[in-house]
Amino acid sequence: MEQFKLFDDREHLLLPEHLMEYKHGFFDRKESDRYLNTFLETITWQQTKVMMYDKEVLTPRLCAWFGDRPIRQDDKRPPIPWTDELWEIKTKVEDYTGIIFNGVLLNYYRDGNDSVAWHSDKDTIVGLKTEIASVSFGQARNFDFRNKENHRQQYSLELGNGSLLLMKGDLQKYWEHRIAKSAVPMKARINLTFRKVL
Ligand SMILES: O=C(O)CCC(=O)C(=O)O
Ligand SMILES: [Fe+2]
Repeated sequence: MEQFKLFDDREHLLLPEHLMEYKHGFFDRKESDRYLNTFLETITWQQTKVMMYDKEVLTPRLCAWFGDRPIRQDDKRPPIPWTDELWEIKTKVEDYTGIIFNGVLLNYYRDGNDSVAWHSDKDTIVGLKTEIASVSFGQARNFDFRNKENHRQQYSLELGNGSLLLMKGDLQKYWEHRIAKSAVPMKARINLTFRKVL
């Protein structure tokens, strides 16, 4: 995959290729728009509740999980089988990365108020480095990541329509990521993270 530059106020650096690989336009504009519209129209979106300072709040985005098994071992809901489009995308991502995935989490950010807070994605297979392939359709949004030990070490990468980001190595161990809310009006974006779950 190609290298590219990341910027912040003071410095720039090359994307650490052992942690992330970014492919702009992995899907072309037409395919990307078609996938976005299909998912907007056909997916049964869920808004989950999370505990925040002892209060139940709704997550500021909509989600859906598809795959061969539940997203977590304690999740009693049966997984939703792959749709044709999701299978098509999964196959293309697997062919390109050489990695096999067994589930995908979809996140739907309706506008600039939708977001995901700082977090890292858990190791799902003990002993293996977490490899997650992230595909984005629709509105370009900034993907911020920061070092867990030094929050000032923070970078941002714009994930464009039809892009592919492969997160790998120790990224989840040492870095957190988020999609921040935006004061600038934003249109719909759907992100797919292909994962390997037990
Ligand atoms: O929307 C994105 O690009 C990131 C989503 C994410 O971090 C997650 O689903 O764990
Ligand atoms: Fe994540």
